[in-house]
Amino acid sequence: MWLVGVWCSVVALATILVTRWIQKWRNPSCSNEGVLPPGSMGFPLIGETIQLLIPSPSLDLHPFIKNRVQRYGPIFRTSVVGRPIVMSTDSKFNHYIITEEGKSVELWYLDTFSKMLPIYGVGSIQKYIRNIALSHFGVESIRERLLPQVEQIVQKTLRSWSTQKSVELKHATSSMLFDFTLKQMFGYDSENSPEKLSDKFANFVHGLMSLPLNKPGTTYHKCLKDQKEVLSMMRGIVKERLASPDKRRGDFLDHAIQDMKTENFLTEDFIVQLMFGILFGTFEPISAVLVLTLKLLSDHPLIVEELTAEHEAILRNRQNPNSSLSWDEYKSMTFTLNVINEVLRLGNVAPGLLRRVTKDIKFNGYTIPTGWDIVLVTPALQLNPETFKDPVAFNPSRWKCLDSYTISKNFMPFGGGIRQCAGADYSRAFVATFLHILVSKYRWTKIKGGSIVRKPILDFEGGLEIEVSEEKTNEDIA
Ligand code: HEM
Repeated sequence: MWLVGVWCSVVALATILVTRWIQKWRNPSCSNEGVLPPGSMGFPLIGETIQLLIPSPSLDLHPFIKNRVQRYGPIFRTSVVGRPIVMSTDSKFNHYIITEEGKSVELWYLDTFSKMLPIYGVGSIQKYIRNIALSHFGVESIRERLLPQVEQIVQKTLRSWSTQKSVELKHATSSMLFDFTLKQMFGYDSENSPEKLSDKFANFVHGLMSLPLNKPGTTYHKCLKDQKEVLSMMRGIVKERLASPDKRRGDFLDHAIQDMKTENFLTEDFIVQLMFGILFGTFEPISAVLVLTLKLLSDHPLIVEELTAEHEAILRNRQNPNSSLSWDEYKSMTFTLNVINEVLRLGNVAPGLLRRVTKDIKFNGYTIPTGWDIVLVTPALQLNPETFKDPVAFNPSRWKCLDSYTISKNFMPFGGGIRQCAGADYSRAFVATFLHILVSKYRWTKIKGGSIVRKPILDFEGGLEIEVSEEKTNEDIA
């Protein structure tokens, strides 16, 4: 009998503890008697992760954010993957947080990302990463070196696509970007490589958003395995270079090896991770932008006409019809750059900027405690109907009327402040060059796919297949 009594007491105690724990979870306390932004913490441990991951078939703001902004206002609290988070769609707050980098906030990435891309979390080394990325992919390099090389790879890629019955764009553009980026970094020669490493890298990227369950047969397990193989190939190249200091090519890898003499943190392993991280930054977002561009263009033939006219005029105005794309020609692509801005605005390839609070933040009567995370929901500003009329419509011409102040306050596809993307100019130049060759030399039609899905990262259900047909000649254009 006494055993039943003890058992009942244990159950009662456990119930009280669990109830208290759930209550504490749902109503987290705030230091210094501050008030947390309104919101809901969802279920213990998983929080509201499942609601955030529910796919939405639209370019519009994900319903998770929309519903909460309606219920709680522009700054609200939630919990995702076990972390207490404040999400903000408030322009003033977002700009304030961007300027607080290194003071009351620091960069934060989801645990899966930080584990797999360790260089992205290291604050003090940020300056170095930024500088080396800018010196190889910044404006000077684009103007002096990269533009004709991008033109060449795009020409080669499109020629090859035109010999195929159909091309799955996400896969094909990712593969082009992988090969090109690694060629820039250390002279990677995809044609003579025994394996199609870009496929392994694509599996790795796909696995990043899967459940982090490292068991044979899971997507995550495959993701880790593929990452290992790509890293191992890169490690082999770094070792080879280190072993032959007399052979120098002046590329990204040589630059990093040279810097090992002055920067203590630059180890062999760090260089491998650095190249891997930059490859990731290039591969995924630019290919997503390219796919979305072609999807939107194939739905808007009049915009293709205007785009084609701009590029054919560039070719007609050329003194030597066979010369390659020049910097001035690139800079003259006003409409193309508006198309790219519009795709970046709608695509929201980076669904938010993530920061961790290192010192309590007070804003509009709310306190965000140390240790909490903040997501600056930049897509909310880019899809705000007060700034961008009919915000989900694809309308590149709207950029003709937007002033630079409105743009700087509401359009942040590449982030802002000291962490602004080091590859922004390169990404724009790559997409513009791709469009230049595509519309002036080829015809293409969508075969199938292209259904948009936000999870909340942009994806295309079933991919997007196109058919690319034969090159237009200079006579066709004249
Ligand atoms: C469409 C293409 C791209 C998009 C939308 C994009 C977006 C972003 C965003 C939003 C950030 C800021 C992250 C934050 O503040 O938390 C960022 C940072 C960064 N991006 Fe990109 N990116 C793109 C392409 C690239 C490319 C091609 C490169 C390399 C060549 C690159 C290299 C970097 C680096 C190094 C940083 C970190 C900068 C720092 O912390 O100082 N990105 N990117």
